[in-house]
Amino acid sequence: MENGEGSMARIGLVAHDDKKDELCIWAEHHKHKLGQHELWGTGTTGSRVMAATGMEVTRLKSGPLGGDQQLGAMIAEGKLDVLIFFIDPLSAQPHDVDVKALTRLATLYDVLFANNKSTADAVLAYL
Ligand SMILES: O=C(CO)COP(=O)(O)O
Repeated sequence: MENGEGSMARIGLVAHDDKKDELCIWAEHHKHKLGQHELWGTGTTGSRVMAATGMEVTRLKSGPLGGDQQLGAMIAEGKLDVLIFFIDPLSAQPHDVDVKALTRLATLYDVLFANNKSTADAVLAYL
């Protein structure tokens, strides 16, 4: 996406279980900036971020139940500008194929894609 200098971005928020606390702390820290954008999330991540920050997040299905694929479909349809996905590199995921599909589409469609906190900081600073 182009750096719109104030234009609203559609941001997907996702975190694996051991990374959800980290994402909630990050989202709370960046609440002012994040709140200027349209937020989407997989089911559990979305609930956690809403509870932690009070911001509205449109929730899709839980990741293992298809939420990652829903975000991937949004990317393929040009409906998501940014993916913030705190991936847990130390745990096996039962839906690893879905995770791969989502990260593959984020790469293919050249969306802004952060999979850790430092990159998420940089992406948000760019918006
Ligand atoms: O599993 C996920 C990403 O792969 C996230 O899904 P939840 O937010 O529903 O836990």
